[in-house]
Amino acid sequence: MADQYAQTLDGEQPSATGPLRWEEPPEGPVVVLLDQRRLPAEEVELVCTDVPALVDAIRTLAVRGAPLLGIAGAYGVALAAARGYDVAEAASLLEGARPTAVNLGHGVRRAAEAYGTAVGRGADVRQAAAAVLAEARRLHREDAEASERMARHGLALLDELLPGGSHRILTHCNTGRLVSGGEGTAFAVALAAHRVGRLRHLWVDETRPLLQGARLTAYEAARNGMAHTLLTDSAAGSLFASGEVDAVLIGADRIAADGSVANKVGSYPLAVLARYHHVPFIVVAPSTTVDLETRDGASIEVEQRSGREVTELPGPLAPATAAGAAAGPVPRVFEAASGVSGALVAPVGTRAHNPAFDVTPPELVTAVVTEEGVVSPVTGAGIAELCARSRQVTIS
Ligand SMILES: CSC[C@H]1O[C@H](OP(=O)(O)O)[C@H](O)[C@@H]1O
Repeated sequence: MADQYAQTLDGEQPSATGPLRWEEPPEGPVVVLLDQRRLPAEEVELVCTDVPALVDAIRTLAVRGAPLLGIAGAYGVALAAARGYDVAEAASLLEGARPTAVNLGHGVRRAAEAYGTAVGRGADVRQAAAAVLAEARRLHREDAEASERMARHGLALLDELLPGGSHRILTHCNTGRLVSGGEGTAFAVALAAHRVGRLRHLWVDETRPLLQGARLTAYEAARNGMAHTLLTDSAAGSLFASGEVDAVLIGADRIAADGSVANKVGSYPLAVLARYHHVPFIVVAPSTTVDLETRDGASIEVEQRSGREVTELPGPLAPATAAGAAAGPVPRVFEAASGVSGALVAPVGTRAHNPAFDVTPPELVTAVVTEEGVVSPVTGAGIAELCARSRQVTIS
């Protein structure tokens, strides 16, 4: 069953067999996830039959990435409605699973509103559940559509900023198909450049502590045949200094009304390096990641995660070499946040500081790319105008 993920991750058209899908087996509807904690060593499915299971999957990053969290949240409300759970309680549990990515709350509230509207119009339980599922599927489709449009806008921006037609891109964390209903956000731009022969190289930050870059972006880049090199987060500075980076492409988990950008921890230092070395720092995110209700960067809640994610290595890890695969099963080093103890990288009892995100001020962001177009320079007025445009567009 998991093989189908291998096909979709090979760059085929987005389909229902991406990192998340809805299924209706005889025993009742389920949300099926590709368990991202097990990648790249294993493509394992996680079948969520109830909302607590989906909340746990969100909290432990079995499913992750801002746009996909919104989609997962919407399907979670659909699961509650279809299985006769209290929809309001389910929505509250789902929305509270992780605080920083605004998409999660957006997806949950949109699905819950669809339920309320249906009930208000006299729908019975089955009809209301169907209305929620239809809204979740609409959100899923809209995100896939947004991904394609962001890739086009982002590639055009790269070509405008970097004449010469062959780009060396640095990415941080993971922003491909594994965070999206389509081909992702920032990674989708790099993939679009690759497909037209204008990606000279992809530099992949490993992205400590959970190694989304090493485990997931390298996995997706390899499956798409993209020339890429993994680096430790701390090696990025010398790469800029050696003139090896033409642009930085990152995603976002929340963009505040003033254009401040919350993204995976380590993004802000990259923005400072990019500014010092006169390299474009480009944020790629759907308009569902913009939160006009959050005034500025200081108002964004940054998720603080367990110090164990810093003091222990995540896993399971892929075989060390191709031969490693022949050497038998991959050692399960540590299943992040699952509590299964793994390889310690610090003395027992060491306290660790583990913010999952940081915030980059708008003045360090060259451009924000959404499905509606590009904002540059990044100002509150520009962000608001972009959101106004997205409200006028609906995907049927
Ligand atoms: C474009 S959403 C991807 C975004 O989400 C990641 O966070 P996490 O892996 O903790 O869900 C990271 O911030 C990426 O930039």
